[in-house]
Amino acid sequence: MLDKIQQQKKAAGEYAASLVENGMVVGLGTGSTVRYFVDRLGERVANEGLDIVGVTTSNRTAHQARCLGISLADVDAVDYIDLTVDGADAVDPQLNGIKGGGAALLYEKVVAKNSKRNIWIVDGSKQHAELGHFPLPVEVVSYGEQQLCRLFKKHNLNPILRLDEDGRPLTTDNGNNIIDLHLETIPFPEELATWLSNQVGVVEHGLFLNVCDEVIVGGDEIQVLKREAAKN
Ligand SMILES: O=C[C@H](O)[C@H](O)[C@H](O)COP(=O)(O)O
Repeated sequence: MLDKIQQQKKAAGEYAASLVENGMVVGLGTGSTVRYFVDRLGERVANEGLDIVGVTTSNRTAHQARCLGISLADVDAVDYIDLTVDGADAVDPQLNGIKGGGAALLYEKVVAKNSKRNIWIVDGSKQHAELGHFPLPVEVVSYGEQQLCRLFKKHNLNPILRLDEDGRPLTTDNGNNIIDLHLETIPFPEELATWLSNQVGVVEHGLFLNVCDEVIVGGDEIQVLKREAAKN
């Protein structure tokens, strides 16, 4: 029996899977919500002969998709991605968000930037009036990461190097590490994003601004929030 949050994740994932059409190149995000989406896509491939090519954002998702018989292509082997479905850790009313709770932010951003349409699937707990509530992941090269931590501390960004279950610095699929910034709020996300991108040793950050076109919030009734509507 799934708890309420899992039910919402499943509902959002399955709804998003119903939007995928024959012939599409589909970006497959990462995380516990996307897992439901990919499961349902796998069912559609097996039962309906849905003909799609997936572009994955992590080794975990690639493994799941392969096990389900979903054909995959490298991001560089396709002209573009028709639709990417991904999760999010926090979403604000303008459909900006924080991603990378599962350490997949770099490949997720590459796939999102090469997608015609980006949909995020979330449970209700991910919606916030402002970003910052969820720690902001920053992917960094390991060489000099303590120097970056000191710099972030100096700027009151409350950095904590993310550790794996063995207490060692967590390594991303790309061989980097993650520093989480524990911020109460992010009043100026654009400025923070630009500042972070300008720091030597930062590979990517988890602020996804003006990326998402639609958010699907799972629940007894599915809510679909669209960027155009959010702008007005
Ligand atoms: O790095 C991980 C991704 O950004 C996930 O999409 C995000 O953390 C949401 O994951 P979940 O659906 O498990 O809450």
